[in-house]
Amino acid sequence: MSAQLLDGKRVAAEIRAEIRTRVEARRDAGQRAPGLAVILVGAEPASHLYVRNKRAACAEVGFHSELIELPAEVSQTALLECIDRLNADPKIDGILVQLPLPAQIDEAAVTERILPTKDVDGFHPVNVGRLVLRRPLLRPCTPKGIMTLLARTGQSLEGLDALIIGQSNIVGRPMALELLAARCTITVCHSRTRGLAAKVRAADLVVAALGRPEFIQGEWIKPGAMLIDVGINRTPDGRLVGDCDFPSCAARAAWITPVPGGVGPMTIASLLENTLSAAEHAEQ
Ligand SMILES: Nc1nc2c(c(=O)[nH]1)N[C@@H](CN(C=O)c1ccc(C(=O)N[C@@H](CCC(=O)O)C(=O)O)cc1)CN2
Ligand SMILES: [Mg+2]
Repeated sequence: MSAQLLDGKRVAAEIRAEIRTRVEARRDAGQRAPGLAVILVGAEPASHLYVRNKRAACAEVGFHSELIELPAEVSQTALLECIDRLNADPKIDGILVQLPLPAQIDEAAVTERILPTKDVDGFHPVNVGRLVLRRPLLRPCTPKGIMTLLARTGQSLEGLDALIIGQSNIVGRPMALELLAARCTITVCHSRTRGLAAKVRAADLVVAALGRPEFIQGEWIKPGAMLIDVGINRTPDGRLVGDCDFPSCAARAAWITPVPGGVGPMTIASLLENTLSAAEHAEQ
C-alpha cells in the first residue's frame, strides 16, 4: 500500500473529545446539555446498529439523547405528530429520523416536518437550499464528515477534478455542492452513466457511493488521487467492505479511506457537531 490512510475513526475520536470539552464548558457556564432525539421506525438491524452508535456517541460527549422507537407499520400521521412534539420540546436541539423508512411513509413529508433549525441531518429543503447558496446552516453529515477528513490531508482541493459516484440526497448531491464550494470541478455519475472507468481514470478525487462491493478497481485510479469510500457492504462471508477494492486502490491512490473506520465514524462525528451548533443557535 502506498496511499496514506484517512483514518476516520481517529479523527472522529478527536472531534468527540473537542465536543465533550465544549459541553463541559457549557455546563460550567450553567447551560443545559445539547439534546438529540432519534426516531427509529421498524426493526432493520443495520438501522438499529447506526442508532445505537449515535446514542453511544451522544453519551460519550455528554449530550442528552432520546430514542423514539416506532413499529414498522406506524402511520404517517403518528410519525408527523411525534416530530411536532419534538419540534416543540425545548430540551431537544436536534431531531433525526433514521433512514430508510417503510414504504407507507412519505420520506419527503417527514423531512419537511422537522424544523430547519433542528434538522441535524441537513436534509430539509431549507438546509439543502442554504448549502446550494453557500450559506449553510446545518450540513448533511456524511459529506460534511468527508470535507473534514479531506481538510486533514492539508492538500488544497481547488481546481481538482472531482468525481462523485452516486446521486443520493444523503451523499452524492450534497457532496457535489460541498466540493463545488471548495472550487473543485464536479462530475456526478449514477446508474445510467456510461464509461465509468474512464471517468475514474481522469479524476483527482473520487467519492464512491454506489453501493456495490469492491467495484472500483485499482487500475482505474489515477496515480496520486484521493479516494473516499462511502460504501458499507456485507459480503456473503460476513466481511464489511467498501465500494472500492481496497488493496489495488491503495496501491495507486495518495490518500484513501478504509471501510470500516473511514467515512462512517465521521458521519456520526458530524451529527454531534450539528447538534451542538443547533443548541448554540437556539440560544442566540
Ligand atoms: N437519518 C439518516 N439516515 C441515514 C444516514 C444519515 O446520515 N441520516 N446515513 C446512513 C447510515 N448512517 C447513519 O445514519 C451510518 C452508517 C454507517 C456508519 C458507520 O459508522 N459505519 C461503520 C461500520 C458499521 C458496521 O459495522 O456496519 C464504519 O464505516 O466504520 C455510521 C452511520 C443511512 N441512513
Ligand atoms: Mg467507514
